[in-house]
Amino acid sequence: MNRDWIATAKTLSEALPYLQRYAGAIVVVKFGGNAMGDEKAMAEFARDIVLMRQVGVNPVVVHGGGPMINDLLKRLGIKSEFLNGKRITDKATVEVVEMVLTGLVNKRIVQAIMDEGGRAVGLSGKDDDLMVCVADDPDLGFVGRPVEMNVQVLRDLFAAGIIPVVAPVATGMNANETYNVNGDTAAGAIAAALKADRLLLLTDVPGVKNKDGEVVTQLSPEEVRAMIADGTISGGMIPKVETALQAVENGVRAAVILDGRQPNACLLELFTDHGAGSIIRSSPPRVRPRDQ
Ligand SMILES: Nc1ncnc2c1ncn2[C@@H]1O[C@H](COP(=O)(O)OP(=O)(O)O)[C@@H](O)[C@H]1O
Ligand SMILES: CC(=O)N[C@@H](CCC(=O)OP(=O)(O)O)C(=O)O
Repeated sequence: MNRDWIATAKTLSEALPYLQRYAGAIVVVKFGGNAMGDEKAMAEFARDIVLMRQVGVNPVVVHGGGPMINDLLKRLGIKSEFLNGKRITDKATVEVVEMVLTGLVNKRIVQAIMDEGGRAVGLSGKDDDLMVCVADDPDLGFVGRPVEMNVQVLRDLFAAGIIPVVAPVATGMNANETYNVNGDTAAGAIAAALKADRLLLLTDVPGVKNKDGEVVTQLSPEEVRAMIADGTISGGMIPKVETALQAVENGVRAAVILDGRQPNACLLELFTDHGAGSIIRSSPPRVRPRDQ
């Protein structure tokens, strides 16, 4: 018999304990704009999500879209700057952010999931008051920090076999306000509110790198804090690791930062001994297999 088929059957067989462990689990996946890549990468990502759902996992996709927002802002002649990985967001910018995230990126992901045979519904933090925010920092303008989460709508979608795809835009305490929420922050808040089993933060690097540029596969909160303090972790990685820390300190079993450009990144992390990227959990690190 063709050796590839034998390898495929072996891989499926080895996945059994992981499939059993994750049946019924909630996995929040943050799909960053830099991880999205081309149509092929998008289709592969969607296929992984549909497979997760097929084997009884309840996935929630929370997406970013920073590069797509940058493109439209540039075409409109609106300058944009970041402070500690978050976009300084004025009134004009927040309109563009909402348009790009809810109108373009969200629907592209929903379509990709449906193309792979899954059922997906797109929503933003505004829908059913999923995520209510206050201003994060006066220097950032309309950037929101989630303070109230209403995740029942996500549970209703799980029960119906539908994959929720969430754009990180939210209302404020005053319903007329719109806030731009960093995608990582939104994913963390949703994962914590759902007490998710896993938060997967997909990005464009293989994981969190140390001073020598090597990926660290397991990190404790203390190690992460030290790496932020000494500048080893910078830019967009700051909100990512802070999100991971907050999530594990608020009831999420573990958060993983991994390379979304790697084929089948989510499946590799969830359903194999190998794992992927950097895993952050509050309890002391264990030896692999990593999913105990
Ligand atoms: N210690 C670190 N390890 C890995 N990446 C880091 C580190 N410090 C800063 N970064 C940067 O963080 C980036 C990921 O954040 P970001 O660009 O916001 O991703 P995304 O768009 O996927 O959310 C990486 O591309 C890398 O340039
Ligand atoms: C406040 C803030 O920074 N919001 C982000 C929202 C999109 C995002 O998070 O996109 P990525 O995941 O692709 O970086 C922004 O405006 O770019």
